[in-house]
Amino acid sequence: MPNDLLSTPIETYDASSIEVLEGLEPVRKRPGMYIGGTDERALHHMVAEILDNSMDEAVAGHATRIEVEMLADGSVLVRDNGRGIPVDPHPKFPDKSALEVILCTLHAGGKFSNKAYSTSGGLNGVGSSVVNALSDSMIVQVARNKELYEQRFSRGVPLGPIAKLGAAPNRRGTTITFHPDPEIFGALKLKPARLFKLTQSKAYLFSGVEIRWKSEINDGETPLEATFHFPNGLADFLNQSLSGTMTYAERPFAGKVSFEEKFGIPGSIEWAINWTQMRDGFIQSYCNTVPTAEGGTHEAGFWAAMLKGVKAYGERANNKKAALITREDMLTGGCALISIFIREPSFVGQTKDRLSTEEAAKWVDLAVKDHFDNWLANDTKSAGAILDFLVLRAEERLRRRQEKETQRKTATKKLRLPGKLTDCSAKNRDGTELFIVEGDSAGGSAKGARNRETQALLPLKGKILNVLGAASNKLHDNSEIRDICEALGVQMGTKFRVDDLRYDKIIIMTDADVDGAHIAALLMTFFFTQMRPLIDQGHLYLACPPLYRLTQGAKRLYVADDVEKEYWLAKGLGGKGKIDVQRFKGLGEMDAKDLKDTTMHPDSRKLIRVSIDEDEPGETSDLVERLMGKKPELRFQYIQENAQFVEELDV
Ligand SMILES: Nc1ncnc2c1ncn2[C@@H]1O[C@H](COP(=O)(O)OP(=O)(O)OP(=O)(O)O)[C@@H](O)[C@H]1O
Repeated sequence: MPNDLLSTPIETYDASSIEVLEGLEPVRKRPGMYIGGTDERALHHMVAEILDNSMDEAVAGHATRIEVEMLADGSVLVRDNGRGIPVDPHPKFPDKSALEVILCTLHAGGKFSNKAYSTSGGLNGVGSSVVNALSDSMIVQVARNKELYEQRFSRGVPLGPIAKLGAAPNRRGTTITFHPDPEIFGALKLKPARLFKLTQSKAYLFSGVEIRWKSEINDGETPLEATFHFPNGLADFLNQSLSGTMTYAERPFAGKVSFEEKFGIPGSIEWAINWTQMRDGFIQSYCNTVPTAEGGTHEAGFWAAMLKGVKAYGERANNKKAALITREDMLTGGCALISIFIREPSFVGQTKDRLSTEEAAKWVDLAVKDHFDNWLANDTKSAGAILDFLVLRAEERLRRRQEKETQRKTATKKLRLPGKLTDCSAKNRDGTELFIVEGDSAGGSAKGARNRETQALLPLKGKILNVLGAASNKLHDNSEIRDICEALGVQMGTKFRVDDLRYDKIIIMTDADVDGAHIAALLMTFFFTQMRPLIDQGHLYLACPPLYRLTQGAKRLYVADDVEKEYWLAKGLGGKGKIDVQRFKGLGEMDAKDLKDTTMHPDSRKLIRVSIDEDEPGETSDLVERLMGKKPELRFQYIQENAQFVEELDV
């Protein structure tokens, strides 16, 4: 299409070239914009969207029971005993029921104003219509006003009007059964284990609901039936997550504060935290029962309260070293769950991964702080143990930093560094970055583009060894791999220590083409198999170089892919004259300024952090196989889809 457009004479580029996508068509054309991709995560997110609506009914006090069933044909059924989606004719579209409007129109919903829901996970009026658009079959039944109604849809289009099925004097609520469309999701199938976990976590998040789980598919590990109801909410959840782990506090620091009572506004915060030395810390946060995987303001408020509490306690206990504790120390070994309910939350993106409501930080901080102070004062045994543990962490961190500084100052000369490494000058690891660059020519532009103080470069020649299946002596003999290890200051396998790393971020920067994707995949597999903690602790990133530069008169724009290019070609850049399109065949073709502006400078670049989906430990080996399989296209597609293994950062 973009090439067609370029070769089309200007006179045929008229109004007829401008497409307006109607109804739910845009969702089917670009599902990624609405559910973050067409991968496994997106597929399961479909169920979350529907379940969240039932949860919203429960949290609003209208439903007490939800049923989730995985059916043999790969469909999912979600039933609640809430008010039922309204079925009367919609005032704006009198020939359609409200139900049809909700399911077939983007931005139709009852959660924009606060009339029908106080705090809800839903807010955009998009979720159920998107699921409808991406399902080849969706059946919605509503029991309301003692009648049972039904309407069926396929790919977002009603198969007929809403029909009355008969009397339902003792029932109320909504039942949605949908089957994800293979045209969108290919051969991917919903997994009972993942849905089981999702369903269970919802019950932990709202103690006022009972959730029943059923599966007609036996995967050999997931229960076929279960009932979830957790009166102690998050404390139960945390105890379950940490069962068998030695913790510093006998019972977690857990609680719940109603914002209504404390500040006179709707909402609440619930939390549970404990500390352990036996595993890395984690924080899992939720807003209106929707998981916020990238955290946000509620997490910031929580850690602020924790930090102030511990420091104040340390001061009272005359422990001067408590002043050294930072948020980083709180995070190592601190295992926390927090769940906030607020009205009209704002998120970054439809998948709601990061909460951005600013006031949430203050509300959570104020709500948790007093409770934490009291808890520390009342349970002095746990408080003392936690304080000692955190002080130890702080001391360890400072010692490591000091060692690192002296190491960088004195030992860089002694360290054997690869000849082709262009090192940075910073004395200290914090904030430094190593770009592993494809090809020497790219290394040339990158030299001019980098910040000499913080950004180092290691150009790689061609492809590194495929480490899957390679014998370990082969690994040690491979010069590219040796260079990487020496530049990073680390060893492979069991001898790898994150603390030895000479840089904070390791950024893989390859061309935006299939070869580049292959090299990136080889490198990721290498790090995954030989230096796994480097990924787990968030040090590995992918750079995102643009594919095109568009110039129109004085206006210039870099775009990532064909779709974006097409969009801007049709829209224009706002400059004068024809739009000139330059496709970068490789990083080496970009001049230093372009590379700096688009890919390397922290203020204007986009980086993708490589991470492993904790929910899917079983799939990681599949993933490595997939990355390293026979077809490079697959890897390329995988890296492009990246959402399932990696997440976006500093856009
Ligand atoms: N199970 C249900 N019970 C009652 N009403 C429902 C149910 N599911 C959906 N609705 C109604 O349909 C509306 C649209 O739902 P939809 O999932 O499309 O968007 P949303 O939940 O408002 O927002 P978001 O796009 O953020 O999910 C909701 O606002 C609610 O009024």
